[in-house]
Amino acid sequence: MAEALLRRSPQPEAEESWALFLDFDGTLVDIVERPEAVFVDPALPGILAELETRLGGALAIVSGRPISFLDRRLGGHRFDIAGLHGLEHRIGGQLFLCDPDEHPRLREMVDRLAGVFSSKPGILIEDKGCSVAIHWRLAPIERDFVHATVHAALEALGSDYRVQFGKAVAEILPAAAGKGKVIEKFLVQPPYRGRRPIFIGDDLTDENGFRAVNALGGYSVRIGPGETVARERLGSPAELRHSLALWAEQGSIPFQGIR
Ligand SMILES: O=P(O)(O)OC[C@H]1O[C@H](O[C@H]2O[C@H](CO)[C@@H](O)[C@H](O)[C@H]2O)[C@H](O)[C@@H](O)[C@@H]1O
Repeated sequence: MAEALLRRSPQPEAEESWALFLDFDGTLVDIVERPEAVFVDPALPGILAELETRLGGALAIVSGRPISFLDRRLGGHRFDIAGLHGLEHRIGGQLFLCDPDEHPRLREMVDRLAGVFSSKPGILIEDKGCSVAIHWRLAPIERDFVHATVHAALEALGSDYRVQFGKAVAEILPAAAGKGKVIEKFLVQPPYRGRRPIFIGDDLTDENGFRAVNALGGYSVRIGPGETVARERLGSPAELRHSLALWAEQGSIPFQGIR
């Protein structure tokens, strides 16, 4: 199917006008049971580095994960990147981090949540400093309990914080965070400035990014099933990796709707 989506001839001049933004979990890598068990195809960092060159540097990873985690998993190459749903980012080697000390109420809440969920086997708390994700993939029966607890936590925290739901996860994070906003931030800086964005993601958190790139005249691709505002869909991370490899090798942009 990926090959069927390939354009017939390479269009290097078209590549120069695009900026590519890629989500990580469920997009570049398959979803697995535990966050730390995620597997990165060893060929992936090289493919992304090749694409980055083709795109004149206009390629960035946009994820809910911390940048430090993504850097470790993506080998030695320091890609432009946004972590924690845009709360931190790195562009052209310049790093902008979120300081957990600026979120004392959230830090206190993380400790309280750890206490509440300590009696619930299978619930994983992923403390990311400026946000906290509560995973129920290993204990789906606890989904409603997690929802209720997160909503109560948000009431206590007030409007400076919000919840971001994802795949068997609820994440509490500063209200200002959002993938759409950080994509817009990249797009006013070189080498992204003046280019049309492509954003590829798989999840509820990515819908916000899809909306932003659609509004900017860009192109959005959703990986896997689910309601979406994205313009196009690919079946799986494996299919996307294959398409990206062909793009890197042959210079053919692998999306039907791109003109
Ligand atoms: O923005 P993303 O790069 O898609 O990150 C979103 C969240 O992904 C991770 O959780 C998800 O993937 C896990 C590993 O496959 C899976 O076990 C979990 O159920 C999924 O929700 C990550 O752990 C979160 O921090 C990210 O926010």
